[in-house]
Amino acid sequence: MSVIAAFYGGKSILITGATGFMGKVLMEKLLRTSPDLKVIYILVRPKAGQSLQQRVSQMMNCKLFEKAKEICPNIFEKIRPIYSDLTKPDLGISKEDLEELLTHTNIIFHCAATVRFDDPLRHALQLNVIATQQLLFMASQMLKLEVFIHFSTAYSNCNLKHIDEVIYPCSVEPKKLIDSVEWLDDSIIEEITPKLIENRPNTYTYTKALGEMVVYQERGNLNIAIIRPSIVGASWQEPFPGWVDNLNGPNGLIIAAGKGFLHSLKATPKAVADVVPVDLVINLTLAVGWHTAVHRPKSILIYHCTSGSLNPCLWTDLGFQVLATFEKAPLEKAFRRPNADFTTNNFSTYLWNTISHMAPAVMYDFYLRLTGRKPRMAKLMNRMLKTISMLDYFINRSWEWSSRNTEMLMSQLSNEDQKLFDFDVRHLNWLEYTENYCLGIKKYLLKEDMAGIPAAKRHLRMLRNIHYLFNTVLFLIIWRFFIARSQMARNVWYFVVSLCYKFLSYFRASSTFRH
Ligand SMILES: CCCCCCCCCCCCCCCCCCCCCCCC(=O)SCCNC(=O)CCNC(=O)[C@H](O)C(C)(C)COP(=O)(O)OP(=O)(O)OC[C@H]1O[C@@H](n2cnc3c(N)ncnc32)[C@H](O)[C@@H]1OP(=O)(O)O
Ligand SMILES: NC(=O)C1=CN([C@@H]2O[C@H](COP(=O)(O)OP(=O)(O)OC[C@H]3O[C@@H](n4cnc5c(N)ncnc54)[C@H](OP(=O)(O)O)[C@@H]3O)[C@@H](O)[C@H]2O)C=CC1
Repeated sequence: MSVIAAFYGGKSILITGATGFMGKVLMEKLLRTSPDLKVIYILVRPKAGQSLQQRVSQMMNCKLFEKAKEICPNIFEKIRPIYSDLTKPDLGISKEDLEELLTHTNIIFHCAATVRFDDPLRHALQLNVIATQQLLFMASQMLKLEVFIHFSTAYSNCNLKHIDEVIYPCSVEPKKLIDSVEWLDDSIIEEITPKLIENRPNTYTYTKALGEMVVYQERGNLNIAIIRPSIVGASWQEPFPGWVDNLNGPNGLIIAAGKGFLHSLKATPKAVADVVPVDLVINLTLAVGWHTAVHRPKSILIYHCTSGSLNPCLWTDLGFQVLATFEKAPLEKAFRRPNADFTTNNFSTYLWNTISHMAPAVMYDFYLRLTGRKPRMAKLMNRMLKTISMLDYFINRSWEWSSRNTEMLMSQLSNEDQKLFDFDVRHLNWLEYTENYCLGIKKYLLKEDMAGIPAAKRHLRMLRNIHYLFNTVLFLIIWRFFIARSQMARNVWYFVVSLCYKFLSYFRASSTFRH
C-alpha cells in the first residue's frame, strides 16, 4: 500500500486554481490514487457565461478524469465547488462556505494565480500576492489544517543565474508595495514597474517572488512548503501521455510550428529547454504534501521541480523532434509545411521575420481580399511574434537550480511510492515525451482526429507543390528581369545552358555506346 496515497485518505483538501492546467491534474491524481479521501473543496468562479456547476461538470466530464471515474465512481460527490474570486475581499467566499472550510480543511494546495506575462502590476499583485495573503490568513484560522502547499515558479528569481531552494528577498517590502499601489494611478504604476521588477522580464515572475516573501512573512505557525516548477508541459505518463489543455508555455509555439506559421525563432539552440511534465510536478507536489504534514520541518522548505540539471534537453533537440513528429502526424489545415530553424542574432531574426513570416502573411491576405474574404494572416502573425517576444527571455537563457530538497524527498519515498509518485526527471525519455506532447496537442488541445492524418499529409504535399511552383515562377520572373538588363546575366545564362546541353549530349552518347 502506498504510504502517500494512504495519507490523503479521509482528508478534506482545499485546492485553489483547480480549474487550471495543474489544478485539474492534481485533482485527477488525488481522486485516482486516494479515492477514499473525504472531500476536495475547489474554489471556482463563473467564467465565459458558465455557472460554477456548469464549469465543474464540463471539467469533470473531460477525458482527463476518465480513469479516475472508473476507480472512483462517486467522483462528483467528492468534489465540493465553492464560489470564489481572488480579486474580491475574503476571496469572495460566503460566510457559510468559509465556516465549512475553517472547520474541516486538512490540506491546502494553492495553485491559483495569473500566469500571464503582460498583466499590469496591480492585477498581478492582486492575484499572486494579495490573494495569497488572504488565503494564508484564512489558513491560520483553520482548526484541522495540517499543511499548506504554495505553488510558485522556478523563474521567480530568474534575474539570478544560480537559484537555490531558498526564498530571496525583493527590494521592496510586499506590504509597502501593496499599500502604495492602492492609491497610485495606473499610469504611475506602469512607469515604475520596470524599476520594481529588478531585471525580471515581466510582472508574473516578480509577483511570484513577492508571493513567496508574503508566504514567509505571514507563515505564523502554519506548516508550509513551496513548489517551484520550471516550464510545465504536457503529461508524461498519467493519466495518459500528452494531455494538455492550454496555450501557455511552449504549447502555442508548438502549434504555430505545426501549422507552418512559425518558420524561424530566435533562440540559443544550446540553451536548456527546462520543461517538466505536469504529472511529474503533481507527483512531487503530493509527495511534498505528505512529507511536510508528517515530518513538519522547522522551516519552510522549497522544492525545485526542474529538468535542466538532472536530464537536460536543449531547445534545438526539442525543436527538431517537434518538426519530426508533425512530419509523421501533421496538424490539419496547415498554412505551410512545418519547417523552421533557430536564428541567433537580431539581424537574421529581423530578416527571417520579414521574409518568412510577414511577407507570406501579407501576400496571403492579398489573396484573401482578391477572393472576397477578410484578411487575417498578418494579424495572426503579429500575435505570434508578440508571444515570441514575451517568451524570448526564457528561450535565450539557461539557469542552474539546486535540487537538494527534491532529491532528499525522493530518498524518503518507499519503492512503491517512487513508482506511484514518480518525480524523478531522470526517467524521462525526451524523444518519446516530445512526440507524445505534439500528438497530445493535436488530439486534446486541437481536438483533431488521428484518422485525419492521411488527408493532412495530402494537404502538406499540395502545399509543397504550390511552394515549389511559387519559387520557380518567382525565380523565372527575377531571372527574366536580370537577363533583360544585364549582359553578364545573359552570358552566365548561356554558359549554364550550354553546359547542360553538353552534359546531356555526353550522357546520351555514353548510354548509346553502352548499348
Ligand atoms: C532546429 C529546429 C527549430 C524549430 C523550432 C520550431 C519548434 C518550436 C517548438 C518549441 C518552441 C519553444 C518555445 C517556447 C518557450 C517557452 C517559454 C515559456 C516560459 C515560461 C516560463 C514561466 C513558466 C511559468 O511559471 S507560468 C507559464 C505559463 N504562462 C505563460 O506561458 C503565459 C504566456 N502567455 C501570455 O502571457 C499571453 O498569452 C501573451 C502575453 C503571450 C499573449 O497575450 P495576448 O493578449 O496577445 O494573447 P491572449 O489574450 O493570451 O490570447 C489571444 C489569442 O491568442 C491565443 N494565444 C494565447 N497564447 C498563445 C500562445 N502562447 N501562442 C499562440 N496563441 C496564443 C489565444 O487562444 C487567443 O486566441 P482567441 O481566439 O483570441 O481566444
Ligand atoms: N504552467 C506553468 O508552466 C507553470 C505554472 N506555475 C504555477 O502553477 C500554478 C498553476 O499554474 P497553471 O495551472 O499553469 O495556471 P492556469 O492559468 O492554468 O490556472 C490558473 C488558475 O487560477 C485561477 N484564477 C486565476 N484568476 C483567478 C481569479 N481572479 N479568481 C479565481 N481564480 C482565478 C484560474 O481560474 P479560472 O479557470 O477561473 O481562470 C485557474 O484555475 C500557478 O501558481 C503558476 O504560477 C509555476 C511554474 C510553471
